[in-house]
Amino acid sequence: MASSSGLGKAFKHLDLDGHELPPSPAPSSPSNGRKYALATELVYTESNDQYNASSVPIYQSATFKGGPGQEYDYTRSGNPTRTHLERHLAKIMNANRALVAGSGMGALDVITRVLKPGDEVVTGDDLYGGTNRLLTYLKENNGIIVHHVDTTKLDVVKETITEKTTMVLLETPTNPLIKIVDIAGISTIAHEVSTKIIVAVDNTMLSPYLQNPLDLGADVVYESGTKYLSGHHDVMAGVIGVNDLQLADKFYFMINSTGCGLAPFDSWLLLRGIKTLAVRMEKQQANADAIANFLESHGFKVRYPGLKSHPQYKLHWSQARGAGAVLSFETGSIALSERIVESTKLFGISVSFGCVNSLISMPCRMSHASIDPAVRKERAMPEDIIRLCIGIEDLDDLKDDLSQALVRAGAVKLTDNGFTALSADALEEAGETGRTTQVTDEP
Ligand SMILES: Cc1ncc(COP(=O)(O)O)c(C=O)c1O
Ligand SMILES: N[C@@H](CCSC[C@H](N)C(=O)O)C(=O)O
Repeated sequence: MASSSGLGKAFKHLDLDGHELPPSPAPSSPSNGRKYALATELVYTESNDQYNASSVPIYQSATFKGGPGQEYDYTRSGNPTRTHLERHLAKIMNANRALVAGSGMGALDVITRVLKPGDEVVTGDDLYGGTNRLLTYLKENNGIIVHHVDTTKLDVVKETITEKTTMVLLETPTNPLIKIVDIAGISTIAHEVSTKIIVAVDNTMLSPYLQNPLDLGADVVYESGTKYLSGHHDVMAGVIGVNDLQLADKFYFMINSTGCGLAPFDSWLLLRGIKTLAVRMEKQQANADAIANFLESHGFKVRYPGLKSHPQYKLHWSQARGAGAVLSFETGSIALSERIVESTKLFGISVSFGCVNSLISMPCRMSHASIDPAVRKERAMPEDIIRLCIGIEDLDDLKDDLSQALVRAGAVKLTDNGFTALSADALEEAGETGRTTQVTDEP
C-alpha cells in the first residue's frame, strides 16, 4: 500500500489489467515547483524529517511498521529517501513525476516494458551499446519491431513513423558520434501521427542542467544517473521524468513489480551529487570546450557540439544550454588510437562519463563493444574513434597529458610552436609503424 510518490497518501497500485489506477501525486505548479534558478534549486532539498536534518536521512530500512494504510510498508514499493530524490528530480527535470531505478538500463527497461508484441519502435543508428543490446533483445525475443534510422534526418524519421509506431527513442547528443537530434521536430512529427506515440529521450549526455526534453515536446526523459547527476563514479542509478501521470503510474508499477527501484543509500548519494551538478558541469564543459579547440587547432577532426564546426551546432544550441563534457575524435588508425589511449597518464582508461575525473576510451572496444562489429560497420561507426570525457582537473594538466600521449603515440610532431597533427598519410604510416617522434619520459 505504499507509494513511491510518497509524502502524500497511500494508494492502490495499478494492476496488470489496468484496474484500480492509483491517484497520482498532484502535478506541481506550472513551473513544477521551482522558485529559483536551476543552480539554486539543485542545492535545496527540503527535508521534512522530525529533527530538521540538513541532509536528507538515509532510511536504511526494508520494512516499515504500522499495517495497512500507512505511507510506506516495504522499500521495494517506496522509501522516504527515494521519494525525496524523486520529488527533487521532478523539479529539476521539469516533470510532473520522476522515478528512480537501479541503473540507466534499469530505467530503460521500465520504459520499454510498456511495449507489446507487434509494437514498433523508431530509434537512432548511433545509440549507446547497452541501449542497442536491450532493443535487440526485445526484437529477437518479445516480438517488438525496431527500426534503426538516422534520426538526424527529419524526413527519414517521418517516413518511418506510422500508426503502428508506439515509441520513438532518441539520444542527443548521441554517444559516441555526438550527432544532434531535433527533439521538438521529431516530437511534433510523432504526435501528428498519433498523440499516443511515446517519444522518449535519453538525456544522459547533457543532464537536466543543460537540456530538458520534456519542455521540447518529449513524453518521457530518462538518463543514467551514474553519469553527471551523481558525478563521482561511485553510484549506479537511472532516472525517469514524465508528465503524463497515468504513464508514470505504469512505470511505478513496473518498478515495484520488478524490484528495480533505487536503494536508499544510492538515492542519498544521488541527492548529494545533484547539489554540485551546476559547478561540476560548468567546470567540466569549460575544460571540454578548451580541449576540443586545442585538438581541432592541431588538425584533428573533433566531434563536440561546442565547436562552431559541428555540422549541427545551431540545432544543438536551439535545444540545449551547453555542450556537455564528452567529445570524440578519430586518428585514422586503430593501432594509433590504441597507443594514444594507452599513453595517457591522467586520463583514466575507462567506460562511463560525466564525472569529476577525466576518462579516455575506444568505444568500439569498450562501451559499444556489445554492438555486432558488422552492425557497427553498417552504421559507419569508426573503429578508431577515441572518446574523451572531461572532468574538473586543472586544464593545463589535462592538455599536457594529452600532448605527451599524442607525441608518445606518434600522432603529432613537435614544432617550435607546440605540436601539429600529422598529415593523413603520415598518420596512416604512424598507425602502421609506430612512433615517429622521439620523446622523453617527461615531455
Ligand atoms: C547514453 C547512455 N544511456 C544509458 C546508459 C545506461 O546507464 P547505466 O550504465 O547507468 O545503466 C549509458 C551508459 O551506461 C549511456 O551512455
Ligand atoms: N560493460 C558495460 C559497458 C558499460 S558502458 C558505460 C557508459 N554508458 C559509456 O558509454 O561509457 C556493458 O556491457 O554495458
